[in-house]
Amino acid sequence: MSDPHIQIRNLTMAYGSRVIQQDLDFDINRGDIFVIMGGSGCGKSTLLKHMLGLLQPRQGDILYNNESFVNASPKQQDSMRQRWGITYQSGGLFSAMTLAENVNLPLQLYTSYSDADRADIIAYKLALVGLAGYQEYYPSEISGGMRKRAALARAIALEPEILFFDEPSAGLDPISSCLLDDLIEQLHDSTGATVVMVTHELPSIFGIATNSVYLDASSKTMIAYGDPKQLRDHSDQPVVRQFLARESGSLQEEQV
Ligand SMILES: Nc1ncnc2c1ncn2[C@@H]1O[C@H](COP(=O)(O)OP(=O)(O)OP(=O)(O)O)[C@@H](O)[C@H]1O
Repeated sequence: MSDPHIQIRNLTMAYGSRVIQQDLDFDINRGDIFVIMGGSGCGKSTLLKHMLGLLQPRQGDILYNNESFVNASPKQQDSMRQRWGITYQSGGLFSAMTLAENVNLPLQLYTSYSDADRADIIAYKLALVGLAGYQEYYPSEISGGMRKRAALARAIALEPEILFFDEPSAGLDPISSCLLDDLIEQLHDSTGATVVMVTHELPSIFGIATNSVYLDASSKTMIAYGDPKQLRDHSDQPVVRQFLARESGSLQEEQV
């Protein structure tokens, strides 16, 4: 049975007078690994920024647990945000801080745990992402894949009920990218969090996504919604089938 965790209702997004996407209307169910997909420049990151409250919609609403996020007070929005873990494309770690200090940030901001308890939580979260013992390392001292995992440790510091990822494997080689997908899936399975991910990586889309939406740049709206494997084989939109059936890396997204 469907259990909507996030509801996108009649959403129109624009920069100035330029509409990027309109009439978006879909649900993300609790426990989904949900992928926002589409060709380059169609508005995937813009949608994510609206979901995070970094941009205001031109029209429509975004609801979390049946509560409007768009119309919530800044204080209510802040308390909703505390239930989310966010990792950005660049990782977003503070380079002048050790991994422990990075993971500590949300704990210090939003909890009243003692120093000793926070140290235990930091060690546990780093271990969960395969970085046990790396507390005192600086981001510049570890690999790109490890930095992404450290950012994930920070994102899960507060036991989020939703995890947001913008192009999680951007800049990673295929093996590190696959390991990161495995980790996202493991964390999803062990925490039951809903995962929302912007990606155009087919291995991630077919490997871990349970549901998806396809944003179309030319019609400026969603033209497909559902399990990506089903969409690849049965979508009534040729552009969607083509996007999902392309050989990884062999087709420029602008062509689809
Ligand atoms: N701050 C901004 N001001 C004006 N236009 C913007 C801004 N940010 C993005 N755009 C435009 O909005 C459109 C959608 O951009 P967005 O980054 O959301 O697309 P995307 O699907 O995430 O693209 P990609 O896959 O290439 O990362 C693009 O045409 C982009 O140039």
